[in-house]
Amino acid sequence: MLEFDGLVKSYGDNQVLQGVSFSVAPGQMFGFCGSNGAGKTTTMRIAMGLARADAGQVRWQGRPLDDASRRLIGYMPEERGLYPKMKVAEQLTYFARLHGASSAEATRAVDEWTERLGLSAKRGERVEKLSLGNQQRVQLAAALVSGPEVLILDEPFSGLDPVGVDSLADALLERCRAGVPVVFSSHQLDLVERLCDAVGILARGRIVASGTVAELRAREGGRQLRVVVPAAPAGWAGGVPGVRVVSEQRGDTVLDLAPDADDQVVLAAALRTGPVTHFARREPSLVELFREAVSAA
Ligand SMILES: Nc1ncnc2c1ncn2[C@@H]1O[C@H](COP(=O)(O)OP(=O)(O)OP(=O)(O)O)[C@@H](O)[C@H]1O
Repeated sequence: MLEFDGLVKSYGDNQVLQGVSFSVAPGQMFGFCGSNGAGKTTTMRIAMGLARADAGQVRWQGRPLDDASRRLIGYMPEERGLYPKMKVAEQLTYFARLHGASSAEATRAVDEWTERLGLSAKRGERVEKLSLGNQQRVQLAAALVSGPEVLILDEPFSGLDPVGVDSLADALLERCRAGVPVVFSSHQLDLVERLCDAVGILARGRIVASGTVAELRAREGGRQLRVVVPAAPAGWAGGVPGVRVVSEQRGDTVLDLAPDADDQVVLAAALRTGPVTHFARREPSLVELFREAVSAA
């Protein structure tokens, strides 16, 4: 288990982390979300020993991370860290060797990951000559070539084209299935929703919501209804008890239900206005759950 336990960190008066705790099990993909400046990078930098926590610790397999155990982690830093003048394959071989791979293992891993991340044709090119998206792919390959036990990736998907997103997603899912815990930060919540077994939302210095997307939805109570009555006059739901109209467009209405509201009363009211072609609970997207969690007082 990878455990972030009670991390506290201030920069001067800026209390960035105020007790950040979450765990990632082997084989779990954890999406680390939060507004700009929420402290995601700071949390990951603390794990990697690049920033010092005022309190709390990060543990892997029950032991606080130290320089030796950090060598088992594939890390992709936000600031990126490639040598611009080095050629792609040379550079990746260097990173693999730095993490203890033999020369033969390093060559094999570099061939594999450049292939999988669509970089085969770029192996002999200098990093500085590559497009930003391809530099990003090299950075990802650098985190993966050493066969890490844990992956901590700071916004790995930003700047990738859809094919790059798919190849990275496949690679991460495959690593997860092999038992690696994966933590990645992202603002691309559709991707997080699609890929992650668990999500943590960081706000006000703490994890304010965490769990599977289904659990986050259940906590929200599934209180929304979508009702489509093509012939209904505008404002038909306005007078229904326990209902708040979230949106209404040409007979397609989304409603917030109060906890004690009866959806059958809503259905009866809808039917009085015309034939109902759709009537169902509506699942909030991760974007909506995120907005709710981040805006709560
Ligand atoms: N070295 C530093 N010195 C002073 N303040 C810092 C330093 N590093 C980060 N901060 C502050 O800590 C806060 C959290 O920043 P951090 O980069 O961890 O957020 P983030 O969640 O990764 O944001 P983003 O989504 O924009 O990348 C910000 O207010 C930032 O200004």
